[in-house]
Amino acid sequence: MSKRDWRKLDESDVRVRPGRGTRPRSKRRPEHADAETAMVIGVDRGRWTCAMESGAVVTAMRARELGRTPVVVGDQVGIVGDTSGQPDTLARIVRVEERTSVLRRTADDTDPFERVVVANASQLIMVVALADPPPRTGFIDRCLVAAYAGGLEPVLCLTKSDLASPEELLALYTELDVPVVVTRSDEEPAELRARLTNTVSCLIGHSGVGKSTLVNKLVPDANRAVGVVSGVGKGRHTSTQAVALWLPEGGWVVDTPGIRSFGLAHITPDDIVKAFPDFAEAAEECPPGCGHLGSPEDPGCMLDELVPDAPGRLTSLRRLLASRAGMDDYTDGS
Ligand SMILES: Nc1nc2c(ncn2[C@@H]2O[C@H](COP(=O)(O)OP(=O)(O)OP(=O)(O)O)[C@@H](O)[C@H]2O)c(=O)[nH]1
Ligand SMILES: [Zn+2]
Repeated sequence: MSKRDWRKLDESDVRVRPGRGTRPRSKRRPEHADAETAMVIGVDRGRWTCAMESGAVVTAMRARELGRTPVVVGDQVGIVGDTSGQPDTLARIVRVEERTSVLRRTADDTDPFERVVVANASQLIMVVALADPPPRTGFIDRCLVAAYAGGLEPVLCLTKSDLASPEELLALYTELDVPVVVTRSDEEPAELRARLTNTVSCLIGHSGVGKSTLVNKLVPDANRAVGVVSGVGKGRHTSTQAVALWLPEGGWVVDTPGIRSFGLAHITPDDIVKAFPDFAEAAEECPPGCGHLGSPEDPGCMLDELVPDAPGRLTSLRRLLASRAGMDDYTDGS
């Protein structure tokens, strides 16, 4: 089978395809009525690698008419031109569908803007080691905020369970109903694999937590796939880019090497509270601009009036809100 075909199996074996079911409609320019739909699986220096529904992997440029419209990994796009996926062909992206979720990376020294790095992922898998390196709850909390605000379901993946027990960490997140999977490298990640199947999921984690170990188990040809995406060479420049890898069972896992945390600067307390239906209604009655932290910071916060079924849940929510409020103190390593 051709190297430029993202599927190894017969087409009839593939149950998931990019954008299945929930693809939003967009205005179509008449001359592009014949555009084919694809999912962006890699971006490199003005070239987008796209997986066609046919299974072909196509290199595309952005049509002039799109201007500087951002096109990121996970985007559903319409493509015209040569979509055969043959070497040395170049197709054109003529439209970008509305996104169902967004993850922004933080601004940094090289780029003062938060930018969307992954679109349309339904889950954010936070990969955290139980030891070596020790877990950092600040990192988890910020990921949770980014996930809730961006429209992804957060999932906590605790690695290296051969080294330490997950109990203590679990206690912190049960109130928020964050799903948890526990893994160790000497066992198959069956539960995680089941969670990922037929979804687009984004993996985030600090260096050394065992993310590559997991990706290599989930995507047996991950290294080769990264090579395909880079197009030319397997240079270092690809290692900091998000890249979507096709799962043999169906679905996509987006690896985000070099992206250690996500941008929170534009997230409001309301964005976070909206992700919690049991609090969202009461919060609508809060004074304008309420940060929902409760008194003394936010006198009049209606969440104080609630008697939640689980009081610890409000405490947990407020811990998240506080982590957002304290984001100015945020450093990548914390
Ligand atoms: N004891 C133990 N060690 C593990 C486990 N998973 C990974 N490791 C080890 O932890 C180290 C880091 O694993 P990687 O998979 O490279 O971690 P990573 O998160 O990809 O880190 P970067 O490659 O730096 O981004 C390696 O020495 C692995 O062998 C585990 O479940 N248990
Ligand atoms: Zn409030």
